[in-house]
Amino acid sequence: MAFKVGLLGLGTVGTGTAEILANPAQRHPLLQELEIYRVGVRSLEKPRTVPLASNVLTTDLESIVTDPAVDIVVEVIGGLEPARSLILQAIAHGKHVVTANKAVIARYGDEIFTAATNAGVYVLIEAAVAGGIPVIEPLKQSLCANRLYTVTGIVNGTTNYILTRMQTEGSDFDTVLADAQRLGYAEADPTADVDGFDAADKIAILASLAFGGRIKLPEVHREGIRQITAADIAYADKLGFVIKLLATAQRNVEADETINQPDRLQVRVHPTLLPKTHPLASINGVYNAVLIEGDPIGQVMFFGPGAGSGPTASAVVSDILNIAAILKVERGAAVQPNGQPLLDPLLACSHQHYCTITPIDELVTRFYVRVLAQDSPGVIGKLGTCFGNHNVSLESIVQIGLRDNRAEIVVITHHVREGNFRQALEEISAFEGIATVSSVLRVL
Ligand SMILES: NC(=O)C1=CN([C@@H]2O[C@H](COP(=O)(O)OP(=O)(O)OC[C@H]3O[C@@H](n4cnc5c(N)ncnc54)[C@H](OP(=O)(O)O)[C@@H]3O)[C@@H](O)[C@H]2O)C=CC1
Ligand SMILES: N[C@@H](CC=O)C(=O)O
Ligand code: NA
Repeated sequence: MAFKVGLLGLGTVGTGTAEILANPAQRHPLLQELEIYRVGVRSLEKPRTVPLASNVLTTDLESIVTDPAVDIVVEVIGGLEPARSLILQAIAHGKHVVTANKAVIARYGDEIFTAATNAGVYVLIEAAVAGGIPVIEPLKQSLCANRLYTVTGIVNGTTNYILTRMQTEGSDFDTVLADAQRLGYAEADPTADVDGFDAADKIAILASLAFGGRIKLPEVHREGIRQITAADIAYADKLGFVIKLLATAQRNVEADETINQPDRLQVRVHPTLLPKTHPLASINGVYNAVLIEGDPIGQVMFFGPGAGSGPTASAVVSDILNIAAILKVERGAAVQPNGQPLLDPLLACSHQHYCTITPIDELVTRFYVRVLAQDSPGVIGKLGTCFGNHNVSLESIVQIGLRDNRAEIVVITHHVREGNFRQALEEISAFEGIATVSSVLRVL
């Protein structure tokens, strides 16, 4: 039983998505039941890096969202229109939808989710916030037992890249922005990123999920990073802070005191001085992270790539699989061959085979070894030779001092096979001049 995917867009994210769908080996087995049925693009002439049958590509995107054969529509064309209309049309035709489009969801989420609820279809949006980092699903599922207080994120990679370079190089905003544009990290028109619009869209979506209500985007306070100078960053650094563009959604504390009152929230995006010890302070470059605080979980942080073809496609495809899993249960008349109910393949743990685990001897790693030896000429040479005989290459070998009248020697190996290392160590332990092998630790 194949589930037919209608992909709208074959750019950065669409191509990453098609690549995963076309290469299901060693991923979740349910992927083998997905078929790229149609792909909608603007130009049929553009060269494509994913091999697709000639009848799959079309410029008629409406024909995809209205095609009765399509089960799941994936919208990765971006922009507001025609993306919004195509999503609504897909819903009206009973399709489930996956989208990476935070701009559309932050502005038209109310209209889209109301239509989806009425039509009994899902609209999943994991890729729309923090790209490949799972944050939407944890908010909806894994953390749903918690009363959440705060969601704080570095959710825009472009501005984090610019601020990180300003911090490490002492350069000013304009210089780093121009360089980021030259390197392709920032768009030619950087407004959405540097003025905080993209982060505002994302925090509006996160706030809505964390606090269970819709958010009016114009009510999100928004400041960007254009006004940040090298001097601000240097002063902040001296005082023990880094400057980050933070997106924050916070439950108002007074409202918490009377738990039955409707929540009052603060939802805002602005540059913020963060103590260097704060968990978000070390998130640098294009990376994103989202810190969620709640009761009883305390703090939990999600970190990773917030954009890029593969990472964003990872989120898109996981949403597609979530929908396919539900469809599989529904369509399988909900019974297994043994007559028992068919379970959601992503929630159930139905593997039947045992995996082959390799013995620790086959591990390839670095080692740290500390030995106590007679302080006599040639000991270090003997150690080195023995390791060499077993194909254990050394990164360093030093005598660090004397302990109990013995020479204390520390060895760090290169990456070596554990079995070889252990054989060498066994021989070394038996050497006449070796008193003790005091410690052996693996080095990452
Ligand atoms: N890039 C990233 O890292 C991330 C992107 N996103 C979101 O994912 C979405 C897609 O982004 P991205 O892949 O970068 O965008 P791209 O510009 O790389 O790709 C857009 C694709 O959509 C097609 N397209 C655009 N407009 C139309 C139209 N009117 N009719 C038909 N086809 C159209 C283009 O066709 P053609 O190829 O013929 O030009 C292209 O294949 C956006 O909403 C973005 O915000 C989210 C997280 C990260
Ligand atoms: N422009 C965004 C990428 C997509 O969400 C960013 O810089 O983080
Ligand atoms: Na995500």
